[in-house]
Amino acid sequence: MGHGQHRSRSPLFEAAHLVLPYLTPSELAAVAGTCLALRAVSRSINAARSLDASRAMEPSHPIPFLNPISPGPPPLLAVPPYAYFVYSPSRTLSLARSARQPWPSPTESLAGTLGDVEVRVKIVWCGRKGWGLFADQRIEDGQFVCEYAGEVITTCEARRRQAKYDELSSKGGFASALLVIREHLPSGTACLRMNIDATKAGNVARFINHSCDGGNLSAEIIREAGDLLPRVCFFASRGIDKDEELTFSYGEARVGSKGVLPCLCGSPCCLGALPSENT
Ligand SMILES: C[S@@+](CC[C@H](N)C(=O)[O-])C[C@H]1O[C@@H](n2cnc3c(N)ncnc32)[C@H](O)[C@@H]1O
Repeated sequence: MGHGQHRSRSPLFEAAHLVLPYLTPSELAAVAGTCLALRAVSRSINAARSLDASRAMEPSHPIPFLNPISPGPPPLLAVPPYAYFVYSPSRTLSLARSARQPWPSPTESLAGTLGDVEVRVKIVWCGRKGWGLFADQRIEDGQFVCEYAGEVITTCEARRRQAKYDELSSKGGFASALLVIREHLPSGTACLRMNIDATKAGNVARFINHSCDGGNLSAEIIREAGDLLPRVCFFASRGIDKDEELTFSYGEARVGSKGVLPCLCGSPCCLGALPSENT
């Protein structure tokens, strides 16, 4: 029996393969520094994470993390491939049985089903904006791209988390993904607020960056017959070419407000400030 085979059968090696995937990149790096066996396990976990963000949960294709800025195999800690992220694919939803409400702009109705991420996408490192979601194939106008999956939390919890996220973001190196949706009555009165936090659990939608020009995706609120809580789904708002970044508008920027992050969308109408939730 070779040395490698012996090591792969040791209880430490087997336990490490079960436990280490739950660690954050920095925790994994710390463990990797303790011995050669754990270093090998950490390397293989990092490599697997970089090859498929969905951990093989999107059946149609893997969703790779790509870093064109410093290409090559990902070093242990260089850019965190969302090690701690809990991936949750969307459940299939029938559009024929759903009420579809444009948010914020109206589009035509479609028939069909929404579910897994079926268009090929990839997660690309964009430097100061962090990671971004890109098309890895041509996407036609109106085509379903993905649902915004995440933890559905109370408004009280959303306020608590947003305050924590704002503090972490102001120090840099942290990207939150807390989406607040408000449904309004025709009178304009808000009737339902839903908070979806995809910061630590969700799907590829949490990598979609903001663009002040509205981007190339439209977000729609979809409610299946009998469901109280709506779901937020992204559709292409125009034809999108392979390798284009997928973006949408996060909302209205609170220009001049304290703690607002600079916007780097690069569009000609950029307001210079990232919209943030005024909880
Ligand atoms: C939903 S996440 C998007 C994915 C994120 N870039 C990442 O690396 O995880 C939202 C965060 O991305 C960053 N971001 C998104 N759009 C941006 C933009 N136009 N300019 C600068 N930062 C942006 C901000 O840090 C924001 O809080």
